[in-house]
Amino acid sequence: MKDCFVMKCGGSTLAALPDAFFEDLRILQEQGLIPVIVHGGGPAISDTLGKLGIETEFVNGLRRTDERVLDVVEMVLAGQINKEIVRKIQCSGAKAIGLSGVDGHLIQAEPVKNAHEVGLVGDVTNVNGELVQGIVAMGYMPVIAPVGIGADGGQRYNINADTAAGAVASHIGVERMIVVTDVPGILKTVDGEKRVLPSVTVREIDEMIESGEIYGGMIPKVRAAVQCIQGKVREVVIVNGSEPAVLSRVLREGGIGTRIVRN
Ligand SMILES: Nc1ncnc2c1ncn2[C@@H]1O[C@H](COP(=O)(O)OP(=O)(O)O)[C@@H](O)[C@H]1O
Ligand SMILES: CC(=O)N[C@@H](CCC(=O)OP(=O)(O)O)C(=O)O
Repeated sequence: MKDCFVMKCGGSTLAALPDAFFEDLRILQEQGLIPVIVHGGGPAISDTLGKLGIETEFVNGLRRTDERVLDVVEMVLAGQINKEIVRKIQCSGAKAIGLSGVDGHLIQAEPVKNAHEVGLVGDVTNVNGELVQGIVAMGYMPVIAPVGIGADGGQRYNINADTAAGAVASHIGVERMIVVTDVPGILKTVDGEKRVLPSVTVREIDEMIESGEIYGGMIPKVRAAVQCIQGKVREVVIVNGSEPAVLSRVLREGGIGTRIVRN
């Protein structure tokens, strides 16, 4: 998957992504740089759960998930959000196919270690790389919703989208993962001013989590990044999706967002 990269698109930024972002995806696809997209949608899930009167709660960044919540997670991620992204990509003139991790056993999962606290939340055990390769070979960019499927084929799992994207990147063997979110990178207070760190190492990340400078939704992003750079993935870059031509700039120029590198 030499000419592919994984892009994770967070729910925090999806609605705000300008048309130019999807235009950029089309240009990259035409140039043979194929994005494999894994998306989130946490805010939309919370919104729909709220409308249905179902209470929701997060334990260390993971949504406590029972069958009723899982129905809503699958409906919102694999239905609403996934198809919205596919439509926007197609409107830009590019070709995309939307799937969830359930389709073709794309994301195989098992219960997380703390399932007694969070319920039907999954960790990725395997990714059907052949399916991703097949879709890319047909000229489409895969758009993947992070719902996983158990080994028995019957149980679904809710998977944090950062975790799912990191696992897809590791398993299909891309060199780069780009995490698109609502901040311009990892911010650190220097001389009383918040600045974007151009790059961070695994050690600096551990220190920033320890000190509380990295918190909340940034934690699963950096954890997923740290995990995938232990393998074939060379770097993970965290960027803001509203910046012009952000993907092309990461891939061609660098010098934007925060790069997470091995050391
Ligand atoms: N050091 C940090 N630098 C930047 N953002 C941070 C940091 N620590 C925590 N955050 C928070 O992480 C958020 C991004 O995570 P999240 O809201 O889960 O986004 P997404 O929906 O894109 O996954 C930022 O909006 C910010 O509030
Ligand atoms: C287990 C778990 O917490 N799953 C997430 C899946 C969506 C997600 O991760 O979306 P963002 O990237 O927008 O946060 C959830 O239910 O919200």
